[in-house]
Amino acid sequence: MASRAGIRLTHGRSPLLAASASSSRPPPVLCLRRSKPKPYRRHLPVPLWRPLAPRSSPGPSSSSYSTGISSPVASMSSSSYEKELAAAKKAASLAARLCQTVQKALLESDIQSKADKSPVTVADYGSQAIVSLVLKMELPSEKFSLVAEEDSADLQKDESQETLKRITDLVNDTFSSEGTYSISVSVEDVLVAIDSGKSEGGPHGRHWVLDPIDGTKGFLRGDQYAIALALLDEGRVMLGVLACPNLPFTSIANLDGHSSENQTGCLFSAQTGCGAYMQLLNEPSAAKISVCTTENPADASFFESYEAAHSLHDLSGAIAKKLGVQAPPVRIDSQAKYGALARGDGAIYLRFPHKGYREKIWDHAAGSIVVTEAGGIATDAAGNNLDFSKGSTRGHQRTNPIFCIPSVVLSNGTPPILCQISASLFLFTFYRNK
Ligand SMILES: Nc1ncnc2c1ncn2[C@@H]1O[C@H](COP(=O)(O)OS(=O)(=O)O)[C@@H](OP(=O)(O)O)[C@H]1O
Ligand SMILES: [Mg+2]
Repeated sequence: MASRAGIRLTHGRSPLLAASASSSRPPPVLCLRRSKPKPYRRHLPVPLWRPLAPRSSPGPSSSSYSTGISSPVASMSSSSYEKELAAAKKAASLAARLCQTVQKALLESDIQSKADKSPVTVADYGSQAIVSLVLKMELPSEKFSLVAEEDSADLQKDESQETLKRITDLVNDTFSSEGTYSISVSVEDVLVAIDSGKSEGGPHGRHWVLDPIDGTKGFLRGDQYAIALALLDEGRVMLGVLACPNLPFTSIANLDGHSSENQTGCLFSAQTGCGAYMQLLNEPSAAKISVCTTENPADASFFESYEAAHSLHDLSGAIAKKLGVQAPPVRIDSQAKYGALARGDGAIYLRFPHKGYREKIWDHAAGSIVVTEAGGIATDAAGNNLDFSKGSTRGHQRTNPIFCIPSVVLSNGTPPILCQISASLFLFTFYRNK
């Protein structure tokens, strides 16, 4: 089947997507009966919070997230990744603590510019060092491979020595303020820890995948960002953790990443076959979460990148309109979108990077398992599963994209929405590439 913009239309894993995309007749965008549009509401109605059992096997019995009150997880089921998940949660939580410290009193000298002109801060480096150190301490007997966003090349320059000292102090202060680890690291230890993230990943063995600050621009604005950590085993994401220090604990639907709730800081976690969970950062109690159950696009709200440079807002807006979505887009940075989707704040995440952009595995690995374990679907625009087995796509010179472009994440796999999105995507990719 011919492809447009690199999208293989017939190879989709979802029969619905493939069926509508490969039809020679006009896609059935308007063939589904739509209920009368409802008035715009700032808050989702209560029924949308109703828990939906994940498609995968149920996890431990616990109450579902509903109104912001969490209830204890009974006990995590005996999975082979339990130890790794506990280590990942510790690492991401501690890294979040360092990021929060930096964000509260950000210095001009804390921000630098990478070769691709994107910003990087002492918190990105500090977070990566902490995650690397904690994983190694918690899992000493395991072969360690980490695919992570940052490296220490810029920090090794003479003019960066003050910055490196600041990062080292932040790492030590974070460890001592938390109290679990009585260690003190040197600048050399920090450089080694950061550069442990140079693994290439790939289809074999186990690889940790880390974005130490996903959404650095959001972090600098004081908005959303996430520490995103996942474990790949034989090319598949087996667990994922998202620490979102600025994400309100209650719904952000239609609120552009903000809410009146003053409790903020969420830790999302998921492991394959065990469901997805959310807890307040630094609180032990977790509650099972589920994607929203709406089948009617008029009731659905959709998420997209805050940055117009990261995703084509016009295109997603046009698709949303075609679908009959009434609510304005919720634009937030980072994989906090995946976390918010997983707990049902919205129904759809549309993502259309500009032509030529190659997605990085650390920008989607953790988020995608959180959404899928919450009962959602994360695919590219052709309905293919996201492929995390082809390496990192590090930098811009690599040629192994993990997704077709554009990519799209659907949180709710119920047929009406899936079918309509599929049809709309087909139309829009067709017109976009004409
Ligand atoms: N050029 C380009 N095109 C599309 N998407 C891009 C691009 N550069 C970065 N990203 C996405 O930016 C988000 C966070 O990336 P980073 O952790 O590198 O931080 S930064 O905000 O870009 O500084 C994260 O997604 P969103 O926050 O959803 O936009 C990345 O996947
Ligand atoms: Mg980053």
